[in-house]
Order: sequence, then structure tokens, then C-alpha cells
Amino acid sequence: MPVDTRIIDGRLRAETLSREVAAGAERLRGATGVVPKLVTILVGEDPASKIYVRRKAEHARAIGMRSVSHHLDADLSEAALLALIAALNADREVHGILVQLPLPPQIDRVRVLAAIDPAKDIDGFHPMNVGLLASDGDGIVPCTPRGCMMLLEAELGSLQGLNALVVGCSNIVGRPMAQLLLRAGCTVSIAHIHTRDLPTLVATADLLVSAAGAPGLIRGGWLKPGATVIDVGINRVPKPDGDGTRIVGDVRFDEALGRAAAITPVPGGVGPMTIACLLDNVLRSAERLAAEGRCAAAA
Ligand SMILES: Nc1nc(=O)c2c([nH]1)NC[C@@H]1CN(c3ccc(C(=O)N[C@@H](CCC(=O)O)C(=O)O)cc3)C=[N+]21
Ligand SMILES: [Mg+2]
Repeated sequence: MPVDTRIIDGRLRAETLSREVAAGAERLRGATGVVPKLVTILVGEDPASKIYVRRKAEHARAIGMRSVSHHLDADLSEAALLALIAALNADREVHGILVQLPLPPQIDRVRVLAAIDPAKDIDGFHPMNVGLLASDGDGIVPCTPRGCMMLLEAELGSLQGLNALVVGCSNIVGRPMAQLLLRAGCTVSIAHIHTRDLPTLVATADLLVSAAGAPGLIRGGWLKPGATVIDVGINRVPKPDGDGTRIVGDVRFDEALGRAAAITPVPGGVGPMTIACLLDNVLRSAERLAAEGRCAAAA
């Protein structure tokens, strides 16, 4: 029986969250004089990364935060990047540090992420925050999985007891996503490149979060009827008429319509939530640093 599939409006939800974050930033400024400040670091010339970093900085300013972007040469040394991070860690006016990934090959991502002050690690990628998430602690949670959880909870209410499938096991999305779903009471499976029978696994999932980065990987016919689908994939593919490119998700959207209970579109689903959650993380970091007397009021 075909169902009427709800299309989850991530852009609208993200606008609501952004307004709440803007109000929180204004409250913090009124109470303490602290204006949350985001610093982004981009190394090299990856065109997609340039766009995303600029979008994050613009959104931060649009909601009344300060933001500074460092754009560094592709041949930057790891030592130079670590020195910049050390300076930002020590800067009492900086509350959030984001090092855009991927990094060029001469720079060790693990060493760089571990060098960021965990209290300013608004991506939630520092080993301390990863560990806190894995042990049910109160650290900074990565933005994309947080955004997905907000959409899922708005859609389903309690997730307790549901079968959840996460496709993809990256440190940025898949692994933290699985941790959050586990915390919410789901029975969690993680599929990845070596998974043998993906269609059978997909058929068991009450909720599916796909972050594989593989256009059209998930066929609509594989879905459990009535499943809720969160598509994190952002895949640039040639347009059918050969005229430029467009962005599609991991899930065949058209096939999922009529079968899933609800699905996020690409674009307009998870992407905007990622940015809104990032700014929320900056606000939370600023609030915590202010409460601990570890930051300065804006000059
Ligand atoms: N340290 C770090 N932190 C990140 O959070 C991080 C990163 N590195 N590297 C790259 C990925 C990717 N990412 C996106 C953010 C917003 C959209 C976004 O706004 N998407 C819109 C528009 C899509 C488009 O037009 O390109 C949408 O889905 O509707 C997408 C992707 C953050 N990332
Ligand atoms: Mg999207």
C-alpha cells in the first residue's frame, strides 16, 4: 500500500534553530558582554570546502556572532597549523575553532584535531569529545549527527526500541550518529563498504541514516514500508541533460516516495541543520567558557 511520504523540511527547522541561537547569543551578550566568536580554518583550494566555510562564517555573522576565516596555502606545514591553533586556544575572545576537513596530505588530521582545546572544539572531533559521546558524557556533539537527531525526534518523538541503520562509518557522521541513536534507545546497526547484504539490512530498519557519499546507493524498494529516512549524502552528479551538475543524496528519492513515511530532501534536508547546529555549538561553548571565566567580553 503506497503511503503519502512526508518530506522533512530541514531548511525550515534550521531557520527556527538559528533564531533560537541568535536569541541565546543576544542574552549572553546582555548578561556578560561576551559575543560568541567562530574561527574557521581552511587549508588549500578545495572548491566545495571554500563554499561551506564561507557559508558557516556568513551564517555566524547573520545571527550576531563574530567570525574570522583563515584561508591558508595548500602547502602549509603541520607545524604552522598547530601554531595557529595554539594561538586560537589561548585567545580569550575565541569560543569555537573549526578546521575544515579534508586536510592536505602533509598534515596529520588526528594530530591537528587533538591540538584544539576541547572546550572550543565546536565540531566535536577532539578525542576527549569523542570519548565523552561514547561514554554517555556531556561533551560537544558533532553537528551533522545532532541535526539528524533533531529531525528524527521531531518526526518520531521517542526513538526507543526502533531498529536504526546507519550507512557509513566516518568519524564525522556515521560513528557519532550511531552513538546518539544508541543513547536514544535504538537497536543500532552500522553498514559500511564491506557489508555483504545491504538490501536485507535496509529492509529491517525503522529508521535509516545514510552517510555513505554514494549517489543513489539506496534503492526505494529496499526500504521497510513506513521507514523514516535521513539522507546525509551530498553528491554532485552531472545533470541528465549534460548541462552542469546538481546535488543528490545517497537514497533514490523518487523511489522512496510512496514507501517511506518520511524522508529528508537533498538539498534542503540535513545540510542546513549542520550549519545551525554548528552555531548552536559555538553558543554553548561561549556560554560554558563565560561561566568558567575563561573568556573575555568583546572589546
Ligand atoms: N571540520 C569540518 N566540519 C564540518 O562540519 C564539515 C567539514 N569539516 N567538511 C565538509 C563537511 C560538509 N559539510 C556541510 C555543511 C553544510 C552543507 C549545506 O549547507 N548543504 C546544503 C546546500 C548544499 C549545496 O548547495 O552544496 C543542503 O544540503 O541543503 C553541506 C555540507 C560540513 N562539513
Ligand atoms: Mg541537505
